[in-house]
Amino acid sequence: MTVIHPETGALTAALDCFFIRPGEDERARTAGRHVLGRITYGHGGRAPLLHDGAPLVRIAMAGAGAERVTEVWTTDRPVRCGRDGDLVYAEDGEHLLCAVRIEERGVYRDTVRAVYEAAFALMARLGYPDLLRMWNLVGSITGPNEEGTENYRDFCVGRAQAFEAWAGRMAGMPAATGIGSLRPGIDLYFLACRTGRARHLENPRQTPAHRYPVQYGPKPPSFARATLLEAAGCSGPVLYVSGTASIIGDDSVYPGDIDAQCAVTLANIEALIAPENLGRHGMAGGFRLRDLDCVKVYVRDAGHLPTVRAHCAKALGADRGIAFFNVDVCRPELLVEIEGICR
Ligand SMILES: C=C(O[C@@H]1C=C(C(=O)O)C=C[C@H]1O)C(=O)O
Repeated sequence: MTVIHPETGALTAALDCFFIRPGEDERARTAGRHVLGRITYGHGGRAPLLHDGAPLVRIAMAGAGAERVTEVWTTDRPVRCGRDGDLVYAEDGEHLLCAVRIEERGVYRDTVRAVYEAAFALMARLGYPDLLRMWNLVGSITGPNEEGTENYRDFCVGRAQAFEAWAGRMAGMPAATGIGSLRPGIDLYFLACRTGRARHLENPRQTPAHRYPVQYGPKPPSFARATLLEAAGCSGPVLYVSGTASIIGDDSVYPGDIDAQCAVTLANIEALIAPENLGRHGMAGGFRLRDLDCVKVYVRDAGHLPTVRAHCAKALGADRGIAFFNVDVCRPELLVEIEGICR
C-alpha cells in the first residue's frame, strides 16, 4: 500500500526514490521526509561525501550536452549519516545506503574485494546485513586493465572474492547494475536492510549470472536478476530490477540490431517481474512493465537514443521520466540495458 502525504500530496513509502533534473526543486518531494542519499549522474565524478546530512555521490554519466539527473532516496524515518574509512553512509533504522569510489588503477580486483568487504563489514556492524541493491559504475568497462584483462572481468573477480569470503554471513547476492561510466575508476553504491526482508529472484529466460560459464571471465558476475523488498510500515513490496540486457540463457542475442535488443530486453524484464516468476520463487504478487519506475536506460551508441526512447515510451509509458545515458554496456555487443523499480 502506498500512502499520500497529507500536506504535499506526494506518495510516501518507507523507502522511496525519485529523479530530479536541473531546474527542478527536490523540496516538493522531500517535504515531511528524510533524505538517505543523492546520486548525481552528471558531468563530473568525485569521491562521495556527506552533504546536507546524507551521502552525495557524483558519477560521470552524462556526456557533453546531455542532461544531469539526480536520484534522490528518501525515507519516512529520521536519518543518521557517517563515514567509515572511504565509505560514506546514511541509515534510518531499517535501511542503509553507502557509497565509495575506487580511483583509477592498473588492476582493480584486490581493491574491489577490499572495498566490498569493507561495505559488508559496515553493514554487519550497523545491523543491516541484507544487501538488497548494488550499483557499480565502471570507467572503460570493456577496456583492458594494465594486464590486458577487461576491466569488467577484473572487477567481477574482486567482487566474487568478497562474496566468497562472506558466504554464510550474507543472505545471497542481490540485484545489481554493472555499467560503463565516462571517467576512469569505479563508483559504487549499495542499499542494505535489516535482516529477513530481501528476497532474490532469477529470470526464467536467463542463466543466473553467478553461473555464467568461464568464457565470460574467470569469475562470474555476482548478482541476482531482481530483489524483492518485503513491505515495511506503510509501503507495499518493492521489486528492484537489475540492469537487464539482450541476453538469453548466457548468450548475447541480436548483435548489431537495436530494435531486436530493445524487444528482448523488455521481454526479459516482463518475464522477470511477472506473477508467474514471483510464484516460481514462492512469492505472491507480480508486476507489469508499466509498474516500472525510476527507470534508467543505458545506450551504447548515441545514434540509437531516439530508437530506444521510442521502444521505452511504448512499452513503459511515455510519461515515466526515464533517464537515458550514453555509456558502454558490460559486453561490447550489448547495445542497450534497462533497470528500474516496480511498486
Ligand atoms: C547485463 C548484464 O549484467 C550487467 C552487469 C551487472 C553486474 O555485474 O553487477 C549487473 C547487471 C547488468 O548491469 C547481464 O549479465 O545480463
